[in-house]
Amino acid sequence: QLYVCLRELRSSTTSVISVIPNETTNSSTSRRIPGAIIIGVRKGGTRALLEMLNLHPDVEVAKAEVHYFNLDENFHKGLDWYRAQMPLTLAGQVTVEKTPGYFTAPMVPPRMWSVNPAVKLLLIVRDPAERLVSDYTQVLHNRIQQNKPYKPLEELLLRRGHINPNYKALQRSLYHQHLARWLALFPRKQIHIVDGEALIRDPFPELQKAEKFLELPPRIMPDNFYFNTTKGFYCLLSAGHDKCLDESKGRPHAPLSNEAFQKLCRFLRLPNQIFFRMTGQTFDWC
Ligand SMILES: Nc1ncnc2c1ncn2[C@@H]1O[C@H](COP(=O)(O)OS(=O)(=O)O)[C@@H](OP(=O)(O)O)[C@H]1O
Repeated sequence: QLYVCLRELRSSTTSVISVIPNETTNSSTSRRIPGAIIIGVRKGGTRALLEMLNLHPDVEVAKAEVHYFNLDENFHKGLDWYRAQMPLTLAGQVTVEKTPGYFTAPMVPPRMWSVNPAVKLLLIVRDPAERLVSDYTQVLHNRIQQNKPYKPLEELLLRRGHINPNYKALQRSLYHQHLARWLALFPRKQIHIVDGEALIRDPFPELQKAEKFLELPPRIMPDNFYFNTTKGFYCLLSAGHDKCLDESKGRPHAPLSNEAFQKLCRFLRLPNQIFFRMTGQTFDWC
């Protein structure tokens, strides 16, 4: 019952609570730095994973992306600012935040380590070729909305018929390069890798694995999920409320010729193999 009250209180009084200077509002609830962070990958399914973890009664999440460790202007506001972005929790609950930009930003692992070397890291990955197209589609959507000019994907991805290794969205798909920086500081067992495609196909088994990694009792159930045929994705059901992710998730992807996509797949073959070796996991990618 206390959990329910806390959730209701949180949604109705966020703005009031956030101006209270002391992070502790009463003897049992506080804002705490995260025990677990979803560090990426961008367009990997980070929002779905966060919302699904939030089904667990012992998990409270920061709804907005916090960007503490990857943006200097936030990092320099200090740890009290970071803590103030977190939800109220009871002792024993785990605070989780997600910022997909953390995974690829070189300054993040050492900063995170210095704040909490025991933090549990969740990395949700997806076929890096599909991820790149999704990444482009998101940028394209933003540029169109802001009336900014844009280039077709093929023009950014290919230079004189070859894959352009400098294309930012491609660099974000070279998972092994980014993971190497995390593994230089954090032990492998402190990073749980979620299969983004498996989460789309059937979320429950992925959530069971995540619960185990977070050392939480199993509370997320198969009937917390139902497949929404209109949306084409699983949506969430909890205490009679149902929730689907917004329309920015699952947009139709921008077009890319089959030839260019196959070039991309060939380019990514070796980076993917290195990633599989580093993680000890394999994925069914192109
Ligand atoms: N249940 C459910 N509902 C809707 N969407 C789902 C779900 N599970 C995973 N996904 C996939 O999440 C992709 C977006 O990933 P992120 O949330 O990490 O994007 S972002 O980086 O925060 O912008 C998004 O990618 P795109 O399909 O390319 O838009 C979805 O495929």
